[in-house]
Amino acid sequence: MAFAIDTKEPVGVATSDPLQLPIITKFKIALCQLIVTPNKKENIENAHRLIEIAVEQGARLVVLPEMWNCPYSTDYFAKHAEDFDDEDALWTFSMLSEVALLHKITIIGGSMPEWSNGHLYNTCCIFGPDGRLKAKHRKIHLFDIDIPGEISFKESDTFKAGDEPTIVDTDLGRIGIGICHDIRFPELAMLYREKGVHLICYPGAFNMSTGELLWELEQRARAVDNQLFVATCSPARDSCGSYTIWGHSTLVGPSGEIIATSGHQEAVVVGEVDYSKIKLQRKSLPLNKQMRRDIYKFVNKHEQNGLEG
Ligand SMILES: NC(=O)CCC(=O)C(=O)O
Repeated sequence: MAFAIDTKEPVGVATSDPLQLPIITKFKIALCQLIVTPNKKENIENAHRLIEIAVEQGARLVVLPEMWNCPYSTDYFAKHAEDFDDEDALWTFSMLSEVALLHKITIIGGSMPEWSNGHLYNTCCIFGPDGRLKAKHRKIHLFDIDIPGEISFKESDTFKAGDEPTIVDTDLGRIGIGICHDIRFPELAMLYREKGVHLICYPGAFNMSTGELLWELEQRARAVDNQLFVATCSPARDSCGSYTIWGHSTLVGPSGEIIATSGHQEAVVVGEVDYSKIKLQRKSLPLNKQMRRDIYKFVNKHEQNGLEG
């Protein structure tokens, strides 16, 4: 099967007032909180199984975790990576494409290690209901942390950072993508809101040191500040690796409310996205109009380059 990227630029880009809604404004989203093992084939089969469960539960949009075809560990990233130009080695990629087409669903494919031109990226692939790759997001903010006696992890030893925000127009709305640590940078979410995004999906793999205090806080903050939906999807907690995953995949609505969430075990979390809630929230509390752009101006690379619509 040949794969093609839908190169269509995110349209228009309107500021989000007045909010433009897609034709489908209400649908079920599933967050597949997968158990991950060192066995890539097993991980792919397991992800396939949970996507099927999500479909049975009526989900039209399915989100997978950060790094689900291999453990979140620098020992595995290169071994489990796929080069999207090498059609014979696209196990992960092909399964996502085929299952999206089979069930006519949109899949935010979590993330996987991607080889490209001698570099390794932490990459999220987004597939449309026609099975085609609509976009890919390479993690922009790599996760380097050193808390002595608690956690030390350096993604930048292995990965190269991506340089682009990713906005995908789908029949289920305009979706912005971030991967895990990307959630800590409110500027990315603000940029997405400015570009009319309805839902930000963050596949993630927070850890035990930062997860309890910050994982939910970051999600709710991005949602409430920008008055849009935020969906996160984590792997299930493992107990054997050196990096222990926090879990708790969650769907948050535009007033910061938690719509659906999970604990730390394997689960398919299903929740309803209803974009009329964004309209309502922005009407009751018009932050975009109240914003004092005369006092502070949000400048981003796209504006600087004159690309702003
Ligand atoms: N995989 C990651 O990016 C983890 C981010 C994280 O745990 C944080 O505290 O930030």
